[in-house]
Amino acid sequence: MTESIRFLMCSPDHYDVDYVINPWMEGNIHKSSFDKAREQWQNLYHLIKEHAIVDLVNPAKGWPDMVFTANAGLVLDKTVVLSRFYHKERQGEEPYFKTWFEGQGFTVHELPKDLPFEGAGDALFDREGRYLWAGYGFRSELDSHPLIAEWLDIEVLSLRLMDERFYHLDTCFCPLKGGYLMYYPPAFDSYSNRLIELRIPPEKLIIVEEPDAVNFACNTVNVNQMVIMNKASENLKARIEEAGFTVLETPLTEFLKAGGAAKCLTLRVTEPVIVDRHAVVKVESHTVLMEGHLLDAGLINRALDLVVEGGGSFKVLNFNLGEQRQSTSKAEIKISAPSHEVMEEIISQLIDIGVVSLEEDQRDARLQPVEQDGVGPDDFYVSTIYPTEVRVNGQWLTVQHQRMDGAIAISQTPNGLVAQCKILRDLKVGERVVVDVVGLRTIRKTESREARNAPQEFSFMSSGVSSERRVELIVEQVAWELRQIRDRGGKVVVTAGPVVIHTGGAQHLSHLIRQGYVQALLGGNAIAVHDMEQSIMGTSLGMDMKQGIAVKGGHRHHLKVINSVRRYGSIAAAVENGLVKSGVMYECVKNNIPFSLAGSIRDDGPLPDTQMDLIKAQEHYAELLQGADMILMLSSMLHSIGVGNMTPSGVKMVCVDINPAVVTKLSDRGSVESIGVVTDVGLFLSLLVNQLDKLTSRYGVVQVG
Ligand SMILES: NC(=O)c1ccc[n+]([C@@H]2O[C@H](COP(=O)([O-])OP(=O)(O)OC[C@H]3O[C@@H](n4cnc5c(N)ncnc54)[C@H](O)[C@@H]3O)[C@@H](O)[C@H]2O)c1
Ligand SMILES: NC(=[NH2+])NCCC[C@H](N)C(=O)O
Repeated sequence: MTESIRFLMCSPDHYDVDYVINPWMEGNIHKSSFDKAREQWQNLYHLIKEHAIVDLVNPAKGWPDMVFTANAGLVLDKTVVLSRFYHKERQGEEPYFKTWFEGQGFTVHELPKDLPFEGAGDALFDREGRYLWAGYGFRSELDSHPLIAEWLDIEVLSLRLMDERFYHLDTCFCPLKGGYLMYYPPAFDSYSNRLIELRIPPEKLIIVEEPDAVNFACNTVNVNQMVIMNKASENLKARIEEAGFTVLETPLTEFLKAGGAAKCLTLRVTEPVIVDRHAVVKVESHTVLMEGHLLDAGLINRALDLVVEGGGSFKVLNFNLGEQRQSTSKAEIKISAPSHEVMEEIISQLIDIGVVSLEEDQRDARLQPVEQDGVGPDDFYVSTIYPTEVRVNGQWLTVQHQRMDGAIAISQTPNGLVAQCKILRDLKVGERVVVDVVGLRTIRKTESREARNAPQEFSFMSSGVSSERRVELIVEQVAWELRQIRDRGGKVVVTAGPVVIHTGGAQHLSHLIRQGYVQALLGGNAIAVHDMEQSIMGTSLGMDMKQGIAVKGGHRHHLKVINSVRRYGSIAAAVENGLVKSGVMYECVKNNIPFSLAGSIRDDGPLPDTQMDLIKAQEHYAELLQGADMILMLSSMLHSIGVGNMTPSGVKMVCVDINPAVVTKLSDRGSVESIGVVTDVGLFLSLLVNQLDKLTSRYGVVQVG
């Protein structure tokens, strides 16, 4: 027995599974056998007593989980941080443990009432005493970590738990003597796994597989070279033994029913103390402000979800609820994250939904010089579609040419400082680029309850019969807006793929161009090729478009068309010379509608107009998109997503595709202006043209052709 090592245990006199506060307890209420539990506990007690001193705290009636003394608190030297239980089912244990610690002469620290922390169940010392691993995500709050670091004067490394079966750190993580670590990696998020790998060399990592993890193999008591656990596979035992430990198994099945095993049933009260240690904590906190229809528009939920899903935690400091439907609410929220890196990621997402820093915390943006043309600093802030402002020299500058996936470049001009969104390749030495997330804010329209509740995605397939009517409804809305835009001299840009032609949509798109509803067309080689194939040869992809049957040798038609157009030198020349007499490209040429065809690796030919220099093609697209009021995206994943990336919020995008994933990708930019329609594009265009004609003709439907 090692005199200097002491554990605290609590006899299972009142132990039972009385309630469900973790997944192991589900279905196990009153299913553990009292006698068997007592016997298993006694075996563990005697086993530990052979190697260390065991102190006992008196069990209290009505607190069945008190047997899990790991959750009494966290002890280092003569100081203890008392647990603040997350669930009310265990909160009554706190005073009993407090009395015991005080009775033993410990200095007891108590966390604020609403800051849960479940003691050594969620905090494990490196066995050499160098630092403390602390878990958060289920039972303990991240905000408890800075206090623990301060009280125990130790470095705290925060780990986020992701799998509710492993709700306490000690269920999936076990530091062992000699710097070894036995753990189950999938229980943690990727940031935490990286942190673990940075601290522990690979040869000291004992990775536990799921079958052992669910037998609570990580819930091990380590006394010098001895490890005591419920059960381990032969393979795991061999690996632990190879690291120089002796494995002692002692069945604890009755306690597994409550979600605990060997380590949970003990609290080590003599942890290794090293003199030269100091409080270090990477947890960062930042208070932000939100204003708008926070409840009606669901903004507050979205913000808090972003924080938690991003690996942080929050505390709502103030909430001012708007009283009337039209009045806005205001909230002040303290965000915490385990590191600056995680905080940056969370804040950049919060900025996108319009969250700002408190007035008194507002600082200038951090800028770094461009050192090489076309290359930004490592940590550059990636722009979004939302109108953004950046604070430089105490002044908020509006960012020009807003688009997503760019960098914000600040340059000095004769008219003062200018901020603009630039794609990386356009950055120039002499400019400074925004890094980090301070000194940035986005200007979001106050999203109303009505706008949020309006359906953003319509589908023929996903929501049964009624959805057909919903597509009609969205077509009515799009038609109405197209007419408004045309009548006020606005701009509609269409991106289209060849499916428009294959599905019989060419005549409808042609009609829209003729009627002045389209001001620019963006696409690739294929839409033009197949459109002209239909015009010249009556087929699309070799299919007779009137009879719907394959034409013999038809699969070569499009190559012949390409060849003929190449002979003329351009699509315009092919139209002017009478080779192409109808169709989408014909209407563009005849109505002076600019078009841009961007090349791709799939292209046959290509047509003389297809721009195979992709940088030039992107520039031409951007030029034609300037000033657009609406973009109609018709069945081209490649070109629609390309266009989506170049477009700032405020431009209405209507994306039509048969694949819901494409529609979701485009309508899921958090922009209320985007609408996705999951349907056949030929059908959509025919409905649209009919609706437009209804709107423009007093006497009903006009013939389309
Ligand atoms: N012969 C050629 O030169 C040739 C042929 C084909 C494609 N390409 C080129 O390849 C690139 C990618 O082509 P893309 O844009 O057609 O392909 P894409 O895969 O990017 O997009 C096609 C989209 O159409 C959707 N779709 C399919 N059937 C539909 C229907 N009935 N109704 C609505 N949506 C439907 C798909 O879900 C898909 O999202 C383009 O640059 C194109 O010009 C060239
Ligand atoms: N340190 C531990 N993992 N303790 C296990 C505690 C089990 C207890 N039923 C709970 O859910 O709180």
